[in-house]
Amino acid sequence: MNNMINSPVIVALDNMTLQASLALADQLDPALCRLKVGKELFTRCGPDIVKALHQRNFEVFLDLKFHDIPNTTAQAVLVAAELGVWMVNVHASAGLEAMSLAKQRLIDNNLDTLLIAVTVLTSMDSDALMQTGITDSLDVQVSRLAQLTKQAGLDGVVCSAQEAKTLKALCGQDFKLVTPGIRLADDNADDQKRICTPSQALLDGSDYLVIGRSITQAKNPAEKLNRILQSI
Ligand SMILES: O=c1ccn([C@@H]2O[C@H](COP(=O)(O)O)[C@@H](O)[C@H]2O)c(=O)[nH]1
Repeated sequence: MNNMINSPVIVALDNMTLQASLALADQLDPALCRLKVGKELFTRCGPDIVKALHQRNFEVFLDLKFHDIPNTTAQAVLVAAELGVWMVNVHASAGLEAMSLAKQRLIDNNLDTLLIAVTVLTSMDSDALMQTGITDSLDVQVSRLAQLTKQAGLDGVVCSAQEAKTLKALCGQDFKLVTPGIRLADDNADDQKRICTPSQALLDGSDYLVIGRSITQAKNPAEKLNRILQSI
């Protein structure tokens, strides 16, 4: 495994077959980015995709966003971590007990996989949040779930880079902020609502930038990744 990587970029492998995702991985340098396997690719390929990316020396964020009762969440996190991935995640709204148990299960099994929790999806704005019955503002809800995640002993959260400044102040420098919804100024926002540029995200305190379509749908993904790395 590549333990020397200091790039903040995590490329999201979405909208792809096994062959296409491996062809993309083969164009990218594991010293310049990590890769994210989400629900779509994992449902399509299973653990074999993780193995294939590990063989290519990539660190993998397995983004399955578990959200279930505490025992089921903890067991799913354990089995995911046993694949040797760098990072796994749950939804913070699964609650304190589910998150604490999941973290404890990793510790009991001597697994150092990072465990983070999703606060409010970056595809949601305040109207979408309100439709789910949450009447507090988006910022209040994100901060509340981040604090709950920290209380449960997790390593950090998924949030928008728009919340990074606030969450670093609230949860401390060591609490990892993993931020999707990253777009260059000339990119399409697609279904993302709370977006930010790579450089602004890092300035505001993001630790890791999750970037999917901006790179994967570029004519030359490796060149786009380099352009992004140069911009930061
Ligand atoms: O709040 C969240 C949590 C996860 N994601 C995931 O990140 C990528 C973003 O892809 P783009 O193509 O750059 O929009 C995608 O895999 C999501 O499942 C997120 O966007 N927001």
